[in-house]
Amino acid sequence: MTFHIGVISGDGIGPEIVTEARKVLDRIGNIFGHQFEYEDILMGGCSIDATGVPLTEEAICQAKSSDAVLMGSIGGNTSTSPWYKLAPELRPEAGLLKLRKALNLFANLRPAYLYEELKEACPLREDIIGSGFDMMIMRELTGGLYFGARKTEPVDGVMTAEDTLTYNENEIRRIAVKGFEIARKRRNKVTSVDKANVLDSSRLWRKIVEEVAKDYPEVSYEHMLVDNCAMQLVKDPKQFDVILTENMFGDILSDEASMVTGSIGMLSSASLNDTKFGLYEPSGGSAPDIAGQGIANPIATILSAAMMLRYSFDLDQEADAVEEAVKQVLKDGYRTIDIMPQEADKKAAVTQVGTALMGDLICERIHN
Ligand SMILES: NC(=O)C1=CN([C@@H]2O[C@H](COP(=O)(O)OP(=O)(O)OC[C@H]3O[C@@H](n4cnc5c(N)ncnc54)[C@H](O)[C@@H]3O)[C@@H](O)[C@H]2O)C=CC1
Ligand SMILES: CC(C)CC(=O)C(=O)O
Ligand SMILES: [Mg+2]
Repeated sequence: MTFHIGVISGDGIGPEIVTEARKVLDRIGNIFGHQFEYEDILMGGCSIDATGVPLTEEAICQAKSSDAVLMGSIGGNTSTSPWYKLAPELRPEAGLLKLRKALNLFANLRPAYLYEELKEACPLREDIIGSGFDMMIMRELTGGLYFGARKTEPVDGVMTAEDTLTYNENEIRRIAVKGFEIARKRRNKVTSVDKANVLDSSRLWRKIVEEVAKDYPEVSYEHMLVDNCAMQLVKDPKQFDVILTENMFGDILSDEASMVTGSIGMLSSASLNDTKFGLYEPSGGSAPDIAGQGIANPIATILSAAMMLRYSFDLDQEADAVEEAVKQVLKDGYRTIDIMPQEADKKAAVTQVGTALMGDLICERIHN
C-alpha cells in the first residue's frame, strides 16, 4: 500500500532525527511491502527564514492532504535566536500551535515507558524504580492557556501581561473519553490531573471527567492536584497508568515523566483528532545546545513513527517490529549520549553511538 506522509523536519536537531525516522520507515516499507511517499512541509524557524511566517496556508494544506505528518521539532534558543525578537504570533512555536489547531489535534498521547536496559539512565533510586513503569500521558492539545487571548499593555502606568485559560465542556469531554478509552486497553486506571482547589477551569474539568467516568465502570479513576502529581512522578511513578490532563500541565508533566524514563530523547508522541489522521513528533524540542553535532537521540522520533504506523495506518505488526528493534538495540548495548549510564563501570559495558548510527542499528534489527 502507498502512504503519503507530510514531513516537517523543522529546526535544530529536527532534520537529524527525522532523517533517522524516515530511514526506519523505508526499511519497514522494504520488508513489509509498503510504499511511503514523503512531502516536505516548512514550519517553524526555517519557514520564518524562507517565507517570513512560521506556517503558511500552503503548509497547512500540504499537512491536511497527507495521510499523516511526521515532525522533528521547531524553535531556536529562546534567549539568543533572532526569531524571538519577532512578534509572538510570528515566532516558531506559533506555527506549531496554529497547525495543531488547524488540524484539530486535540489528543496528545505521550507514552512514558522505562526500558529494562535503561534503568541505569533513570535518575531515581533502585527501590523507587522497582520493576519499572509504563504510563500514558494524555494531554489536551488545542485548548487552555496556549490558545487563550493574551496581551501586554500598561495598566495604570504599570506594564502588565495577561494570558487566559479557557476550556469548554465539549473540549474536556472529548479528551476525557479518549483517556478512558486508552485506559480500557491498558491497566484500567485514570489519574485526572488538575488544579481544582484554585481554578474554575479545573473545577469544570473535574465535573466533566466524573460524568465521563460513569460510562467506564471498569476503569478506576482518581483526581490529583497538579503540584502533587509533579511530586508523585518522582516519588512513585509506578502508581500511574493513564494521566489525563489539560494542555500546559501535560506539557510540563510529560517532560518530567520523560526524565524518569532516562531522557526526553526517548519520549514519543502522537497528536490525534477524531479521524485516522495524526501528527507524530518527539515530545522534546529542537535542542539548540546539541544541534548539528550528530549526537541527538533519534529514538523518540522513531517510536513516534511507530505510533504513526499503528494509529494512522493500522499497521500493528510493522509498529511492533519497530518497537522490538528499539528494545533490541538497547539490549545490545548501544546508547546515545543522553542515555549513557553515569557510573564508569556501567559506561564501559555499553557503546556510545551518534544519531545516524543509532538509526542504522535500529534498521538492522527490524525483521518481519
Ligand atoms: N514540539 C516542538 O517542536 C517543541 C519545541 N520546543 C522548542 O525547542 C527549543 C529548545 O527548547 P528547550 O527548552 O531547550 O527544550 P529541548 O527539549 O529542546 O531541550 C531540553 C534539553 O533536552 C535535550 N534534548 C532534547 N531532545 C533531545 C534528544 N532527542 N536527544 C538528546 N537530548 C535531547 C537538549 O539537548 C536540552 O539539553 C525552544 O525554541 C522551544 O520552544 C520545545 C518543546 C517542543
Ligand atoms: C510550542 C510548545 C507548546 C511545544 C511543547 O513544548 C510541546 O508540545 O511539548
Ligand atoms: Mg513541551
